[in-house]
Amino acid sequence: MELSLSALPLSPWALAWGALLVALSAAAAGVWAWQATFWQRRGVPTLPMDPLLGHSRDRLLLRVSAGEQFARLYRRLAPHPFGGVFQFLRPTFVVRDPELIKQIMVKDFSHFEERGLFVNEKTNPLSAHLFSLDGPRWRKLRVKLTPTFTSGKMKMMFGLMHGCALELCAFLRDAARRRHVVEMKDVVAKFTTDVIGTCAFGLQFNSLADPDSEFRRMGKAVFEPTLLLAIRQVVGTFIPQIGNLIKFPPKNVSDFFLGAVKETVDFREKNNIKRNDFMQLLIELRNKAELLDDYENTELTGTQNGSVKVNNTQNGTSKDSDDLELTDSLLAAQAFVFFVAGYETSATTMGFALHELAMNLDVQDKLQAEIDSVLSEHNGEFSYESIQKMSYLHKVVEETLRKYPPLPNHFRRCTVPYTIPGTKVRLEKGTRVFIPILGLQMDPAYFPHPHKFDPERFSEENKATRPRFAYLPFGEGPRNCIGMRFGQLQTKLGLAVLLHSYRFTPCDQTLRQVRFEPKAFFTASRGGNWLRLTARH
Ligand code: HEM
Repeated sequence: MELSLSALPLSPWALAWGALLVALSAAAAGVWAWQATFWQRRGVPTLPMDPLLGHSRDRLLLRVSAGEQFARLYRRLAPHPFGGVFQFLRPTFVVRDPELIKQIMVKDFSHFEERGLFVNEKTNPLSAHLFSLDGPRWRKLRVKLTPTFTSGKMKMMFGLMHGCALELCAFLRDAARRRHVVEMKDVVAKFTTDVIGTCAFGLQFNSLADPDSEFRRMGKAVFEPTLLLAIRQVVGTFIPQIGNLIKFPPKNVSDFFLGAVKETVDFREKNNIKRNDFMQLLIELRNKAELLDDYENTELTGTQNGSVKVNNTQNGTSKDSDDLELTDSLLAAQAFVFFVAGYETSATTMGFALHELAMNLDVQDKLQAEIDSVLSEHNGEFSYESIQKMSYLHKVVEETLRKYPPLPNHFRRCTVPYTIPGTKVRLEKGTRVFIPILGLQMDPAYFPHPHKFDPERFSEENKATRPRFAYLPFGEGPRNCIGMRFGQLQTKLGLAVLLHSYRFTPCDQTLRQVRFEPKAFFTASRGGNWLRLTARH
């Protein structure tokens, strides 16, 4: 039988469109096949991958958290010092070797200064904060904001923190008397919210006393592991332009926050109120007061030994920061990031520490013995000095941050073409670089039996046996966590006050094996953190 075009039920137009579609698909397949060889062409070790979803299938399907995703890639790329993967179609350079990490975060920091996050001050004023900003604006802000977290400032804020810790203790008294079961992550998040409220804003958020506290509601609205937050995170990692169409923080949180900061600033200015807190510092910065007089060993370049180079007002740092105008919305954005970064990270750490202490009662006993003994040498009082004396408490917090780093990956963007030392591998400008914190901190090569909770890993002798850059819960170098001292202090104080009064034991709802919540922004356990409480005294 003869087959002619006119015998087919398709018009010539349909055929032309069909042919075009086939040609486009073939071209796309060709481009993708070429892109898939991206890392091979650069001599970078890589892994077999899903032809469509790259190395991120389980993450895209929300089967694993961001920390677990990169911890797996970290393990699969062994024994290479680095490797190349794809997040969807996006090439990402993964660093495994602690020496190379030091090079990137500290020594050659000027090539990797940026995180490459999306900032749009016009449509989303709160996006212009220290964590997201890059380039000269980040540098200038970092210089300006660093004095907020000196140890002198921490000492001054201790009394305010202690007040909140006592409220936390009182809040749990009844539950302990009745040996109740409590979801501790939520309780400690109320405590850290109140600490940030009073230390940073001079406001009583009353999250512990008032179940309807607006700041607690807003804090929850930012971090509640919802599907929308998860989609924003996942899509934002792969295609930032699309991910950022979903506004973060949500509009109601943004409006609330901009309003609260404006009200606080106006009230203080009208009534000439000055407080020793973060808000005061921001107001003074906005009014261009000279604030760079109490710098403490901070500057924005790395040194050969891995530390941050010291600089001070005499050698020009202040000049650099003077020409940044701190507008009202820029001020609010910094207040916002201090609020969100300040409360959730420490609450996460406290929650996981209590979980591990309940699961390891010998560690809890030892810690309680230390707290009792140090307090008896300090007239039974918690003070900045007595907390510093609790060395086992410090180890417990360090070990908690090892197993459960609140931020499980570091990420940087290459800003100047860079050749990996000792190799011919060249990273182009714009390459994304990931440092898998969870992967490193659970690597048995550095931390034998990594699932075991063992604070003694952080004795001076044991620390000396492993590379320093295999443990990075606060980051390293000029872009490390600016609030580290604050976070450590509130975490340790909260834990010490709680453990002095109460004993924490597992209950039926306690998860024997923690599973990470894939939808959460920070490391979080699925199903909460339920523990039984009893009074010690
Ligand atoms: C246990 C508590 C905390 C942990 C584990 C933590 C962890 C981190 C990490 C891993 C980074 C990224 C570092 C890097 O990329 O090298 C970071 C950055 C940051 N953290 Fe924290 N953090 C904590 C507490 C706090 C507190 C209390 C504040 C503020 C009150 C804070 C404010 C910030 C800010 C503003 C940045 C961005 C710094 C910059 O890019 O210059 N953090 N934090």
